This record gives sequence, C-alpha cells and structure tokens, in this order.
Amino acid sequence: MDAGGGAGEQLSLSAVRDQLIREEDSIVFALIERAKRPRNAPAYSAACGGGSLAEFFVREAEAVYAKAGHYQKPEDVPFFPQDLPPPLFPTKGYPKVLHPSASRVCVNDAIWKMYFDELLPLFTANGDDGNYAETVALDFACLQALSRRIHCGKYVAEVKFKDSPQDYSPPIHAKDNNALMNLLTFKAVEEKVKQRVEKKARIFGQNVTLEEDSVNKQDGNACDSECKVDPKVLSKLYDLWVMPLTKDVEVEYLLQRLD
Ligand SMILES: C=C(O[C@@H]1C=C(C(=O)O)C=C[C@H]1O)C(=O)O
Repeated sequence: MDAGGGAGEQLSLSAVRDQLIREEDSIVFALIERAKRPRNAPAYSAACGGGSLAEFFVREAEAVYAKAGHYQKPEDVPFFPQDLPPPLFPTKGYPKVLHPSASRVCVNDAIWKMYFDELLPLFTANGDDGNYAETVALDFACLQALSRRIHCGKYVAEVKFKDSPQDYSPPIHAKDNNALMNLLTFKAVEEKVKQRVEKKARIFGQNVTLEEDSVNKQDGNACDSECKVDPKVLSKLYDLWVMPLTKDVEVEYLLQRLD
C-alpha cells in the first residue's frame, strides 16, 4: 500500500480507495492477458507428482518472489505460505500502519477456488492450444492481482475503525460479524465500483485501430462482443466475489483489531 502509507502519514479512506481503483487496472489487464489463451484444462488436472501444473507454477514462482523480497507487505499474501524461503536481498521496511494481527488475515483459499472453479470458465474460451506453461503464468498474474486487491481490505478496515472507534468497538467486543458487515458496507460505493470496472474492461479491452469508424465505440453494448473480456464479467466478478471477499477481509481484520 503506497497511498497515504508513507512514514508519518495518516491513512485516509480516500487514499485507500484510490489504491483500490488503481488495482482495478491490474485486474482488468491480467484477465485480458489470460483471455488470449483458451481454457487449457490439462494445466489444472493432477499430474504425476499429484498436483497440477498451475499449483506447481504458483508454488515455485512464489518461492522466487519471496527470495526477491516479496510478501513483506500485509496486502501481498502468498497462496502457499508453507516453507517460503527468506529474502536473499535487503528489503526496505514498510510503515507499520496496521494492527499486528493483519498478518493472520488471509482469504487466498477462497480466491483460489473462486478463480479456478467459477471465474476461469466465464472469461476463457473452451479449448486446448497446448500452451500450458504460458497459461499458468498468466493465471498467476490474475491470482496475484485479485489477492492484492482483496487483502487491501485490511487498510480499509483500519481506516474505518480509526475514523469511528466508538461505532466499531462494541460489535468487535461482541464478535458480531453481521453488525460489522453492515457498518462497513457502502452500497453506493459498490455500485460505482461495478460500473467503473465494467467500463474499464470496455475501454482497455477494445481493439485499437487507426480507422476512424472503429474507435470511440466504448459507450453502449455494440462493441461488447468484440472486447477481449466481456465487460459484464468484470462487474459480476466484483459483485459476486471481489467485493464480498474484501469485506470478509475487513471483518476478519476488525474482529482482531482490539486483541
Ligand atoms: C472497500 C470498501 O468497503 C466495502 C467494500 C467495497 C469494495 O470492495 O469495493 C466498497 C464499499 C464497501 O461496501 C470501501 O468502503 O471502500
């Protein structure tokens, strides 16, 4: 988390929301990239070692990322945290703006299941072109972008708590998940998020050519079928999974906020 997270700076809700808006770009682009390849189902079925190529790739890639110094920040959460190697290079510390329990908050198992079971079939074409190694590298990029956005919910929760501890403390003490969920939910903001990601998919996913008549058709559904990822998939992704999981992160974080 960069915005508002500098040393001595106070986190603000608008700075954190700006960061979430920036993460949308990464998610939309990662999905557009993955959509270049068809489903490629063999990349996900168990191979000789027991696990799939996708699982193998993510495990190994995370080990390299960890050696390079990744996974130090609360929003960078590995899918396979067991036995990750330590950084081999000096890492710059990040400002500790969250409660220490933030490191225990992780919804990556739910993200993994959602991505492979629900999301992939929605935005990849049926088929198998044999490019499995490239495919799982693209999956890794999608998983990382989704996980990062969703775990930024820790910062959202911290800011909301700091802004009104008198509202959040009673349900935290009472371990009242539903009351916390209601307090931290802003339906009007969620509607805007859904509309914006759909629009981003429409704009980022169009074919850009130099002929006059094929540009600027972003408004309206006329060009949706030509988009690299169906813009409606993005609003559905956010509606059904990204925002609910972000809110799960917020609730989990808040429940431990006063420990
Ligand atoms: C992240 C926030 O908390 C909730 C989750 C949202 C999201 O995931 O985009 C949006 C609004 C809130 O219901 C927020 O308030 O910005």
